[in-house]
Amino acid sequence: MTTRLPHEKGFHISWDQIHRDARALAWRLDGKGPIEGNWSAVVGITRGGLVPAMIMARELDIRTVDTISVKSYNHQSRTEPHVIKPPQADIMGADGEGVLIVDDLVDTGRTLELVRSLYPKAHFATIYAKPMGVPMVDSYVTEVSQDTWIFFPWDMALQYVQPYRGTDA
Ligand SMILES: O=P(O)(O)OC[C@H]1O[C@H](OP(=O)(O)OP(=O)(O)O)[C@H](O)[C@@H]1O
Ligand SMILES: Nc1nc2[nH]cnc2c(=O)[nH]1
Ligand SMILES: [Mg+2]
Repeated sequence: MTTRLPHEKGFHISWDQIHRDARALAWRLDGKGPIEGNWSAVVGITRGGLVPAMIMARELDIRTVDTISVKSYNHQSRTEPHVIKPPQADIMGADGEGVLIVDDLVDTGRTLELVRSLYPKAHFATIYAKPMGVPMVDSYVTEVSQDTWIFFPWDMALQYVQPYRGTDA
């Protein structure tokens, strides 16, 4: 089934902003892993989780980085999430304990619900969160309202905008 979501507002994120926010999340999780404070690996949920996962792995000095590919949306229409590519089994262990699973945002929470069912003991971190998805995420930086669509820098380009006061009559 495909659902069209009403998005009243747009929240536009720059490269600089997501870099700062991913660093803030890494700072918060530094030393909080279950193995003497360490995390064993960072796993990014593709595609949106790749940029935050890379920044966090860099900040936390984690070289074991993998991906899980979950597809949930076609443009702004939601479809049933499904795993296209799993991470390496020996990185995840039996239940994901010690692994930091990172995504750019949680919206309805259905992507994380699916990944959580596979790796229940992993730590789930997103940069942005909408209220419906908050119960599915362990750590996040900024909450936005459910009717907001978040635009990421990789989906945008610099463009001319008209001044508020037009010059031509
Ligand atoms: O909480 P949910 O309602 O499940 O939505 C959140 C997911 O939706 C987006 O991914 P998408 O499936 O659009 O794929 P992409 O990361 O490849 O853009 C986003 O990057 C999250 O992974
Ligand atoms: N870019 C983007 N992808 C999403 N997937 C689910 N919600 C969103 C959102 O607000 N922005
Ligand atoms: Mg995604």
